[in-house]
Amino acid sequence: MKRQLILEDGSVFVGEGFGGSNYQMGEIVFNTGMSGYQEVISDLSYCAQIVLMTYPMIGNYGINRDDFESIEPAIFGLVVSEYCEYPNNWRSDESIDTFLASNDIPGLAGIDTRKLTKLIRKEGTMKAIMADMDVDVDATVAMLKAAPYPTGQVAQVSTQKAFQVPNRGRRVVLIDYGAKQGIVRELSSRGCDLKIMPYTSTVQEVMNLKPDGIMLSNGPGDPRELTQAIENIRALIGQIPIFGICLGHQLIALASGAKIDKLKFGHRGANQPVMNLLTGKVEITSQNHSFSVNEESLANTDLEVTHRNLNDKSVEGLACPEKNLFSVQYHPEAAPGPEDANYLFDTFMRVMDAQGGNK
Ligand SMILES: NC(=O)CC[C@H](N)C(=O)O
Repeated sequence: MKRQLILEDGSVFVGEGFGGSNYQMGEIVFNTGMSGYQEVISDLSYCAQIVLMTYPMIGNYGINRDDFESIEPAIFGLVVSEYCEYPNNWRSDESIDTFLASNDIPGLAGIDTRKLTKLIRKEGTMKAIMADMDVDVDATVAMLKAAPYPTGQVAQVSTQKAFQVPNRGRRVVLIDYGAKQGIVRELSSRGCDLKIMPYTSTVQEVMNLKPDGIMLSNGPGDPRELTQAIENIRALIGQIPIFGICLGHQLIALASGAKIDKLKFGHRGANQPVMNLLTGKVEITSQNHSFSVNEESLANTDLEVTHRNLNDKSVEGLACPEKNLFSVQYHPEAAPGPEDANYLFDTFMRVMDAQGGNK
């Protein structure tokens, strides 16, 4: 069955449809990972985005039980050059086609993904929607142009109720803006007793749990929308050790008085080089973000830059050691790529322990 992808600038890409058919307008973005498509599909930070995979074949090792980053994927669509109908791997349970179909997420295959990537690199990310072949393209382009970017994604993906992942170690509150399972896995494997809380949790609700540390998760959308969360974080900074990842990092920056800008087409993939400015070491990192910290605006804050992206020199890490506060823009928990950045979870343990954390 033929299907098309229509972009805000009037471009149309016709290919073969697979997966589901719940067409929703989203931001078209590209990811350069050679593997890790299951983690991408199920990463809640992609809520309201249609993801183009630049690697030419996707789905060859199927979908398995172990690699999900969330229970219910929130991605609005997947665009690939070729998808593999018959995956071959001992862990594979099903194909991406059947997985996307059972979650009603539309897929599009057989388009020139390199051409589309170049277009996004040139024009920046834009609004897009998949559609059946009989849809009125001009009317769809007009609709895309007129529509605002999706908002309110964190409210859609954050847990409604607090819940526990018990353990015997340090007590950590994980504020869930759309947290990846990888963060839960890394904290649990270090013995942390986790309380996973909705993004609407108040300062009092967090403090009542007497946590040793607070983890601010990744999450979808524009961090500047989350005004109440930013205020809460401002009140928590300095009281308890805080570690932020991706959206959590951006919220720490906003709570500290810095500004956030939107990148032209973001960083998404598993091979982004980042320099740790404290050690001079380079880490190969997994990334998925559209927004980034405005470096000049850090002059008004007590945050120092600890990590920098070596491709575009953007800010990748921040810290205020006196306040036991640190954060990174990339994903130290990520499983699809190298694990160079995993040490940051050990740093978090050390910071909590130095404050007398409950080991
Ligand atoms: N993975 C994330 O947490 C992404 C953060 C934010 N939504 C961005 O796109 O920049």
